[in-house]
Amino acid sequence: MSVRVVARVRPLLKSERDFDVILRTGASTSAAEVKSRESSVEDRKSAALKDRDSIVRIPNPKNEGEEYSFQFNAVYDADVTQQELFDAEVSPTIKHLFNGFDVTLFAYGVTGTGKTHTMRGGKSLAERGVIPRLLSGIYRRSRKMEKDSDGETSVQVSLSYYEIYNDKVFDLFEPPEKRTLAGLPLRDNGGKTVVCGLTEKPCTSLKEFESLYDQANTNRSTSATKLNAHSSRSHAILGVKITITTPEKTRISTASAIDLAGSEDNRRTENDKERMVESASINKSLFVLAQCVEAITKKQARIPYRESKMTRILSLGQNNGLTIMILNLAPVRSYHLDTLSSLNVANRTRKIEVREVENDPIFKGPVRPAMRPSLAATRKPLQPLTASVHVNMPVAASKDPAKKEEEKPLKLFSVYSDRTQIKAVTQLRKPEVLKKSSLSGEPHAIRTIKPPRPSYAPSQLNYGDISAAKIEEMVEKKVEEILAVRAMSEKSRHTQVHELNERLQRRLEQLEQRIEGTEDARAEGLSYLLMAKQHQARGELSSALKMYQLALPHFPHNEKLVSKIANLKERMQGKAISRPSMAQVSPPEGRLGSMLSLKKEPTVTLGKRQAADLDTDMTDALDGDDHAMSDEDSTLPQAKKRATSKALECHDGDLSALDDYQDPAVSPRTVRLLSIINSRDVSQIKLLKGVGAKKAEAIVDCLCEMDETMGCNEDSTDESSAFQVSSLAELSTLKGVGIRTVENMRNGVVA
Ligand SMILES: Nc1ncnc2c1ncn2[C@@H]1O[C@H](COP(=O)(O)OP(=O)(O)OP(=O)(O)O)[C@@H](O)[C@H]1O
Repeated sequence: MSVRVVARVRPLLKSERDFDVILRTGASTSAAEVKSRESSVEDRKSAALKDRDSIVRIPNPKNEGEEYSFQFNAVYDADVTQQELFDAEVSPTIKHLFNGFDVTLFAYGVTGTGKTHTMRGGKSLAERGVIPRLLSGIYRRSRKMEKDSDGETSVQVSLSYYEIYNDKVFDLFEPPEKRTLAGLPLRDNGGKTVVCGLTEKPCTSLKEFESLYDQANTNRSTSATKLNAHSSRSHAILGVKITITTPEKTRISTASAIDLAGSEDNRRTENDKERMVESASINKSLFVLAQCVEAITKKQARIPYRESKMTRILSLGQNNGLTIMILNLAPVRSYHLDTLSSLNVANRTRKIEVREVENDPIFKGPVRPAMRPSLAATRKPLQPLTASVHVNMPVAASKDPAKKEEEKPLKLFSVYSDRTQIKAVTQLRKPEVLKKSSLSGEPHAIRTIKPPRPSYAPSQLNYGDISAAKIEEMVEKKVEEILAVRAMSEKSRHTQVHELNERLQRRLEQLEQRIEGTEDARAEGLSYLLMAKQHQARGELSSALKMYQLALPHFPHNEKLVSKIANLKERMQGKAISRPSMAQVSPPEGRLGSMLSLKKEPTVTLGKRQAADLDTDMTDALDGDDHAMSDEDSTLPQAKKRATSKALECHDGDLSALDDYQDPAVSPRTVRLLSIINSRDVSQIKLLKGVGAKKAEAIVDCLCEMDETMGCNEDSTDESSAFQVSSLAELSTLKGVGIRTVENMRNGVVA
């Protein structure tokens, strides 16, 4: 059977005026007719209950002369009391609840149209809404059942109450401070969506219910908006679980009463930021609900239940049992478009088929064969419940108008008796062609009105087979699982790639650091060696020794360096040097000191490239400087040392070049550069790269000073008696010439 949809139009509020009313209910009534008919209170009451034709009329917003009509299972106008609504719509469901059917009641509508008033109602007895009346009816029936069975049957009632606020589920029986940020999770349990970790409170009396319900409602998220001073900002779901235990079996059924939050047009609400977030969430879930309704009625393959928690829980069209939608409407113009939109959703909802299946009882004693597969063959629809007052049902056409009022309405719900019937009755309904939304401006509603369909048609389900909905659910579940696995593996692949990248990056950085460190260390070591040479050249043996020792950690396994240190130590201990080398000549204080500057100490912060380039140069620079290290070394003429044409084979860490005698690795370029410098020819020197005339003159001046200092005769033509720059290191110590200049000069030389 289909979802039962009933409309309830609320009365005008104090702020609303008569002439703003645009909604009309009734068969063929014009506004004037309504007025004349509703001349007295009595007339109005009877009109509400007896002459209700289940049609709501509303003008086309684009053309007031045109009117749309929407037909529902029942329409209750502003004068219908809480009691009347309950008696007509909800009271009959209690019986089915006790027969094992689940019942879902939900109020739907724009904000401020009376949903909470309908479901919860006011404090006074007359104003009590559907929910307290339902509980009252349940307890009354429970007592009767227990009494009639002489205590053999017992009925337990327990409650759960929760809200869906901003698409998160919160237990209303728990104080707000106990809420977690994420709310309670949902789980699929045998086709039903259940909320995990929800409090279930046994509740034995109406009084107890009222106190629990009132307390829980204080936890509900409500706020004042421009359209409603006590606007519900959440969907509230009350679950009433009834467990009936007889000596043979236990049967559980649940009544769900849902007070949905109202959709709202934020151009009208003037909501602040927080209210807007709530509003967006409310509107989204209601939009999803509308989409679900549309998808179901259009028999689409995919119903977007899972796109909001509310639709997942409501599971419209998937839940078994009876479902009643109460469409709350405000009659005034300010709600015009919203009302039209609600009417359209409700109109579609009316076409949703709900499986009318009662819950399986749990039998005591030995296991019995499952009942469900044989249900279709053994059950038949009950006869309409003539005792029930379903005023909304179409009244069969009667020839005698006087008799019309006496005729009982047809029963609304199709239920099954347990009487054996061989023939399985099925009703296959033709899919109805949906008309375009009236909001699209296309008048349709009047044409869409169809004679009310008898709603007591038996279920079209064959219980022996898996239903289409079940298959759909299974497929959806499977697809979700596959997508989840895919998402997980995709995620883990991304994570792995990311981790690998990070590891590679780290490794690369480490390698770079190592290389940099090695090169820096090497450059530093070379600097110490250079400085050692310079000190040694000046005869500052202790400083030279110190520099060699500082260089040693950078070339720890170099035997030659170790032996140099040992030699130097010996020499310092007083070993005679047969002939002072030129480099050992200490210049007079204040003269050579100014010429051989140490101010440009090689620094440990040399760049990678510099360090590498300097490598060869440094070893070159150290070439021949070691002649002062031993007596033997010093006896050999420098020219000879320099004349070596040994190939440039200076490997990293190879300090063999320190010893010219053994491995005089002097490059032809260095030899050429030194010969240009030692020529003292300014015209040639200035052509060296990075030098220029001024610097060339300064270099020549410096060399001449050296000659003077060393007592060389200026006029002498004997070149060998003049001061000779014997290495790049020595060259770099000349005033105004640094390592970089030496490097430049050398690079510019064509060997
Ligand atoms: N049938 C009715 N009889 C008398 N007053 C009503 C009726 N329906 C609604 N009202 C009044 O209209 C106002 C708005 O009703 P209510 O708060 O129930 O709206 P709502 O649809 O629940 O709004 P929201 O979605 O914002 O929570 C209230 O003051 C309520 O008392």
